[in-house]
Amino acid sequence: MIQQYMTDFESFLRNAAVPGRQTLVSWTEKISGIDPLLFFANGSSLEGERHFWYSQKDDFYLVGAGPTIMDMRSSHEWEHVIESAIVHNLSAVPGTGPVAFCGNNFQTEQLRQLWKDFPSAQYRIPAFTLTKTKANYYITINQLVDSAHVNDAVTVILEQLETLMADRTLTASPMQLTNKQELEPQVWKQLIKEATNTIRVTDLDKVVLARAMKLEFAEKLQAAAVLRNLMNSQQDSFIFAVENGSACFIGATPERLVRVEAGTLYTSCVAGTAPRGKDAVSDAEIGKALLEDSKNREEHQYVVEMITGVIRKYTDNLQLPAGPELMKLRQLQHLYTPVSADIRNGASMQQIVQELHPTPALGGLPKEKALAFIADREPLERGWYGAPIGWMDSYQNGDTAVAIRSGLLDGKQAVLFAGCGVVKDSDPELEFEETAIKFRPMLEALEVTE
Ligand SMILES: C=C(O[C@H]1C=CC=C(C(=O)O)[C@@H]1O)C(=O)O
Repeated sequence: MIQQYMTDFESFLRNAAVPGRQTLVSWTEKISGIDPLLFFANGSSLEGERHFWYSQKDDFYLVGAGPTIMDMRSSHEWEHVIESAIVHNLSAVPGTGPVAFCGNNFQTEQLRQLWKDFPSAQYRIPAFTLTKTKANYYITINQLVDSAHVNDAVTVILEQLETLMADRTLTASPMQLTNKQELEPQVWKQLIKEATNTIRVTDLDKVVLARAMKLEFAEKLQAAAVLRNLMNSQQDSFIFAVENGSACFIGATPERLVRVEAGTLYTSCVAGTAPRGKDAVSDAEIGKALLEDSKNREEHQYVVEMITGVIRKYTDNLQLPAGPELMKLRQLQHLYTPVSADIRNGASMQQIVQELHPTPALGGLPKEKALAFIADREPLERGWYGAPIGWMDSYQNGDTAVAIRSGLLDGKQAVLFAGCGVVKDSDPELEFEETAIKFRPMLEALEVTE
């Protein structure tokens, strides 16, 4: 299906290439369908790292594969690259044309063992992206070429595309857990107690504390199989994967941080948690109790105030509901307040993301005090867990979620992360239980049954 466009692509490349200088060229074409997960899985045969983003509610997929064309460390670099890029994209649909997949560290960490392959900020343009929006599919080819190498480039690109678009049945062998390692529960509960004590006697109001779980499996883990399981079980979440080196950070998060499309911003305040009920009646009762619970409402309100405080700087028409509603996920329900606004010209998604992160749903309040408490006391390397992850295109559209309900896969090992907001009345036993439930989406995706 791709071959038919190659003559056009070659002449575009020939016109765009500048002698002696490597310019980013980007070419997008509408194509007939390919399963985005298959495209991702096929990407494992190519050089380069893969990216996956899926939002079921928007019926939107974005998959990146193939050699890395640009690996940038700041959004300024991206803006600079985009200014001089030569782009052929008749569709201009959000998520097509050159797209940077973005991710970063939760906060600056000294120790980086687990996360050694993940830079503290990344804006990456891969050679190929597949965009699926509703029933439409687009392929984007990104290249850095100079005019001396156009012929070679076209031959290689064609081969790579054939690999990515190859039709086959995806198979995966069952995942088999061989070992599970967690921090001693008492140690973590003690930490929660320490946090509530600190909140009572200092001006710290809220801190989000996480714990990690390390799992070993009999065979090397396949990111595509984990993604498939997440897509089947976590329909209301944003499903993401990013590879760096031999590791893949993967998850299904319910928490959108910022989406911008055609100048409108959407964000969500998600904080305050309860389990799902065993049947419809108990589920509704638990939901009602969550909506009325003062500890959870306090936890939630901190997030609403902080997020709306930031967004108001960028808009004159913030849309904020009177109170939270329930967000029902497979294993959990959350207090949820959706927020939207038309943003004034000139503000970029990245600028707003950087100002919002970390919201009190992942850091705490006051921000600096909470971050210091986390850095000092939390027994894990957060790395990219809890930080913004997403993508942006060159038309000022983009989407970013908070990377929770996630894990870092590397070979036969997976390290999972789960945290919870702690306020003055938090009960260590209940918070421990809450994090145990927050591990479940990833445990289920890794086919861990106990
Ligand atoms: C930190 C996590 O969840 C946050 C997001 C939603 C609800 C939360 C809560 O109720 O504690 C947390 O703030 C996590 O899942 O690892």
